[in-house]
Amino acid sequence: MKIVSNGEMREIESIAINTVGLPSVCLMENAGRAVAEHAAEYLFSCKRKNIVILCGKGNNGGDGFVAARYLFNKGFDVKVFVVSNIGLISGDAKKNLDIIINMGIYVAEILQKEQLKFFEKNIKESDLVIDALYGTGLDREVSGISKDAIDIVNGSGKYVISVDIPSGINGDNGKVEGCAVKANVTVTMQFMKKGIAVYPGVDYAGKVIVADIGIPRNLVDNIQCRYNMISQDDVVLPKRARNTHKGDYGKLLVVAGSKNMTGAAALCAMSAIKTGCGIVKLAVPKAIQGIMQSSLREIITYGLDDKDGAFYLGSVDEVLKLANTVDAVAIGPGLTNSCDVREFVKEVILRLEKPLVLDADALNAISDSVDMIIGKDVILTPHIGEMSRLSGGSANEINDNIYETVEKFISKYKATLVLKGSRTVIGNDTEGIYINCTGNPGMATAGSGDVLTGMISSFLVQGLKEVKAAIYGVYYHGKAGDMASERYGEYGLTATNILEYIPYVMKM
Ligand SMILES: NC(=O)C1=CN([C@@H]2O[C@H](COP(=O)(O)OP(=O)(O)OC[C@H]3O[C@@H](n4cnc5c(N)ncnc54)[C@H](O)[C@@H]3O)[C@@H](O)[C@H]2O)[C@H](O)CC1
Ligand SMILES: [K+]
Repeated sequence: MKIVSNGEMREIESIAINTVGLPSVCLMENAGRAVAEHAAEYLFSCKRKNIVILCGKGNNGGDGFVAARYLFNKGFDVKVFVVSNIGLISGDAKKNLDIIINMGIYVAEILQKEQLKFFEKNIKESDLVIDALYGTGLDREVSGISKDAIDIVNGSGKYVISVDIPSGINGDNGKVEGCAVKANVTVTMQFMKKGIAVYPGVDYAGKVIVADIGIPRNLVDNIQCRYNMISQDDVVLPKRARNTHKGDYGKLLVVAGSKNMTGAAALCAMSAIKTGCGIVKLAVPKAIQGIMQSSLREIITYGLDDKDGAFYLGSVDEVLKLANTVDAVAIGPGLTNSCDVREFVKEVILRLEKPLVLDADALNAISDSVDMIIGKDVILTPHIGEMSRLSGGSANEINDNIYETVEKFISKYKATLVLKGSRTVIGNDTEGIYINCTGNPGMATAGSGDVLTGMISSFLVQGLKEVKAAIYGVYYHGKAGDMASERYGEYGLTATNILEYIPYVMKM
């Protein structure tokens, strides 16, 4: 699903109006009607009828005026409040404002603090609030009367439908500009917006409905977007030919584990095999090979020369030899972060010529010399903490600037980045940005990342290119977590449960 910025949306709208010849007022009509339909559906379901519509002076407010007309015609009790001198409203919004005034629909301005009391009284008596204050035109922090009005809406506990974008959320990056409406539902126009695809925008938007407002289909289909939301259509698994053998589905080498972290290695290797690759070889420190071999029936294990139960420079040659027998190498889960391990990881990366998936301690190992991945075929799968070490920014800075962080990293290092979070973002400089929506808070548990690394690596050796392997891995990992959470709940969910559900979600 395509995701657009404010600027891209304006550009598309302008082509539809100026090149195709669609009157802009028709787009506003469709937008307002879509909002009204969802509002009516909600109100019919709870048999209620009082609606307050909060409008701004731009076209977002115009969509609100159109919605007011449709809802009034359906028999609802509609009150419109405009945070502007209505004499300042122009264009399509003015046309629609004039119509609702002529129809006798209640319209009031909120220009002074004293008028907020009356607004608050009406909000209290309402059954639904429609937020049409600001959309893609938000261009500064929300303050003054607008902020007070938003605070009243948020404090009311009423059901809120936002038009296009919750007012106050920056449509380009999801940040709260001063304050923002907390919606139950956001009806967004024609395309998903960047600002409601990542946090905190996601939280403010609630459930997002993408409404068709009549932008011509060829325009919608042909528009090239750098940002996309991953959907089921993007992760279709090919049907396997009957006459095949394990050699057709790729060979993976997992380099993982240390004396106190055998589970990470096991989870990673097992998730790779359960995701469908033909052969998984697991290289672990010699000290733990016995236990790995006895518990992993489908995996070929190799015990490499170790130091205190972890890898060190002396393990490198054996890794490189094993790497010659596979299609790609996943390295990182459970290695520990000792000086020896860091030296080991760097040496492997320097000398290895195969596609690489770097996770966990392998990411920590290169955090002081990330440049070494330039020119290599690498997928990195950091969580926010690991990303902070890789990029030098604090976790808060990264969370507040997800898109910027990803764009900066991929442009500098030309690698495929999988920035894990409740909205995992996959980025590659030439192929764009993909945002995942599957998954749940129960997956924030130890070992979950090791499973993801196994899955991405498995898709990679089965022949998918880096970005695709990451998209498939992240999507199905989230799906497996969702299915596991239905069975076990979010509190008790473990990485082993995610692993257990991989075959089922891939079968579906
Ligand atoms: N894109 C489409 O195809 C369609 C979009 N529609 C709707 O129109 C809005 C965008 O409308 P626009 O007039 O460009 O902007 P806004 O209504 O969001 O607001 C602009 C208005 O508000 C002022 N302003 C901005 N930020 C602030 C602030 N923090 N405080 C005070 N005032 C602010 C700004 O100066 C302008 O005057 C889009 O979201 C859709 O809902 C069409 O209706 C259908 C086609
Ligand atoms: K809005």
